[in-house]
Amino acid sequence: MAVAIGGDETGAIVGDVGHLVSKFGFAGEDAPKCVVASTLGRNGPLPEFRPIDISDPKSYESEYTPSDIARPTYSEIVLPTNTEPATPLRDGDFDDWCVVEELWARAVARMKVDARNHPVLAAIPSWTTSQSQEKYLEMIFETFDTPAAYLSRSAALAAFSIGRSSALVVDCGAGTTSAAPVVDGYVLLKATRRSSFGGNFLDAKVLEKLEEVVPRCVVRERCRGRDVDLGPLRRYAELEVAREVKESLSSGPIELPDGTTIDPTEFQEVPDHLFTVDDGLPSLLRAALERSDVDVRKDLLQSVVLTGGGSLFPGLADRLQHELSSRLASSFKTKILSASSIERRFSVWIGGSILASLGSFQQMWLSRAEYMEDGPLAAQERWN
Ligand SMILES: Nc1ncnc2c1ncn2[C@@H]1O[C@H](COP(=O)(O)OP(=O)(O)OP(=O)(O)O)[C@@H](O)[C@H]1O
Repeated sequence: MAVAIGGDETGAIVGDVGHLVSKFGFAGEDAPKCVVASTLGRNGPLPEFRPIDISDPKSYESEYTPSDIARPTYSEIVLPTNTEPATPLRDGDFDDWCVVEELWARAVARMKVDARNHPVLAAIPSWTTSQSQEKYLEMIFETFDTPAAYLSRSAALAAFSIGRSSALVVDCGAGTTSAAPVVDGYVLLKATRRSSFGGNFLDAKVLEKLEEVVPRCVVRERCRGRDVDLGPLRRYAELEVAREVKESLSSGPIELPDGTTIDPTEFQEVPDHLFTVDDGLPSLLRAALERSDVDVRKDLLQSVVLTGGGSLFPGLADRLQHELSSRLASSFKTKILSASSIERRFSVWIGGSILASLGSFQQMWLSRAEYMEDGPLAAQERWN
């Protein structure tokens, strides 16, 4: 049954809940309206993580005694509590539905919309289980009471974002790295490969390196002049610092409050870990290609879509190109299609925005009435 909803007029909401960053906005727009951290506090709000503005010495001088400044402190936890970080996904699939629901609720509130009037297109990890899909639909219809919904595999959306319906999508996210062949808009599930080595894994590697080059403490466990026990938040805070450093590497040297300078070249080998671990990018790519039909391999290699925030790590795209052309596909020409850095961070969302605003897509929505009548399994049969 075709459903006359969606498109630009009714403003479908598009959401992509990721391990680290969640993106929400209106279909037809170029970029998400609401980009939020996916990590929430389990027993209360997470402490405010307040990076020091290194360009303004006053922002830290007032809080630190000279001896404190002598101990390099890149960031400070302001209000420690007994809370724990909670994330919506773990190891590539949805894990904590309370967090997923809370992120959607906050997004809908921030976008100032009544979800009951807007169809929802949600991106799902390409390999997500049918139980997760069922749960997602249940949440969309039963908690948010939307008129229609559609779940779309993220690799297909990333390909659409760059105008392709067939591509080999290499996604370097926070929680996962994956290689997914997409042919005519469908993700080849049997050929899709992923590993849990993503941006979060690189944060841990940056932290190790940071502790070598800045041998004293990176995160100081202090609150309002007193030493405090950060408990489980300590690791979280350290990795946040490492992530900040990692995301600043492309902008040149980073200066710490005590004047210590971090040289980005010290970190240039960090992305190599994504290539050298077992289940690293070369083996994901090889397995994805081997499991794809011989007829489509050449086309896939000519449309390699590199996406995900992790792909912004300086040097990663070049290393991927080298790996593809010298080792994996020496007899075929390869072409990496990578968008601008902003688009790469949001490709899955952008693909969803494009798809949900196409006139030809409007008949694909699962209406609330259909969901109530046929249940979530019927939807999966239709979409998969
Ligand atoms: N400039 C940058 N340099 C290096 N890494 C970056 C940069 N900007 C963002 N990242 C990393 O990209 C990752 C987030 O990317 P993305 O938003 O695609 O992931 P996600 O959707 O949260 O995760 P997943 O796709 O695994 O669910 C984080 O690890 C983040 O640190």
